[in-house]
Amino acid sequence: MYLLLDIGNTREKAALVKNGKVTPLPQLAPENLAKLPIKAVYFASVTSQEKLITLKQTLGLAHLPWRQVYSDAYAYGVRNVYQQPQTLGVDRWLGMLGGQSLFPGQSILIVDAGTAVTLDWLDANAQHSGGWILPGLKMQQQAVVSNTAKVFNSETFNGRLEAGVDTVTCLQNGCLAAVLGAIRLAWQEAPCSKLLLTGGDSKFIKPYLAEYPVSVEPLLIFHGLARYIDM
Ligand SMILES: Nc1ncnc2c1ncn2[C@@H]1O[C@H](COP(=O)(O)OP(=O)(O)O)[C@@H](O)[C@H]1O
Ligand SMILES: CC(C)(COP(=O)(O)O)[C@@H](O)C(=O)NCCC(=O)O
Ligand SMILES: [K+]
Repeated sequence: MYLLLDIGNTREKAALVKNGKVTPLPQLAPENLAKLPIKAVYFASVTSQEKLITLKQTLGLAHLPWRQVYSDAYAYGVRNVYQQPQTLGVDRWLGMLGGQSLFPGQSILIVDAGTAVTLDWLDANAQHSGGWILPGLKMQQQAVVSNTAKVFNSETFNGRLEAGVDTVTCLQNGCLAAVLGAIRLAWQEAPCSKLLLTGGDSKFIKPYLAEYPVSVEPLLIFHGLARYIDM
């Protein structure tokens, strides 16, 4: 059994791989991990080295091999368009590797709605043709609130694609519209066979994508990461 970690800018996500099957591990706590026959940790990180060191210490798995995965120019049939391939966020890279393994031979628009929202186009030959990075749903709202005197927000997000009627609904609906607008525009620019959605804010976005061939894949990054396991 292997532990997979996707260390994002907001939080870490974990999954287990056993006999090639990926299952989520919602509670990443040392007491849960200690009971498991984990052989190695495969991880990808877009966060700081400090956060990584702290995580390693707190999980109590320092005795195991830790294998860090990085973006590359080419791996498992997928080709990165970046001139400096390692500068592509490894979560984006793994999203493409995961997408290609789930839907081989199909063109895919991959949307990761996390701290930042990323969009990446992967053609039917698994060639990355590029993407977009924009502020995530929460980051957009925080940016507006912190740079204005009179815009405020509420704790819970309840954004809808309709006109807001007060400050909070105008802000939340506006930020949701910005993300959905980017997705629709991306599709308009270069439609694909699949729209793959992942990331913590997927649930807010998915209801508005009914007219697209959309799949929500909460484990997408892990499907990419699992390809690196050498058994
Ligand atoms: N338990 C949670 N903790 C933090 N953010 C969450 C949680 N559940 C959903 N979210 C939402 O998910 C977003 C972060 O998505 P995620 O994919 O975890 O990001 P990252 O990979 O950048 O760490 C936040 O903007 C927040 O709105
Ligand atoms: C764009 C990102 C911040 C998204 O990370 P996330 O929101 O999932 O934490 C991450 O993929 C990243 O740090 N990318 C490096 C720059 C690039 O992809 O070109
Ligand atoms: K992510």
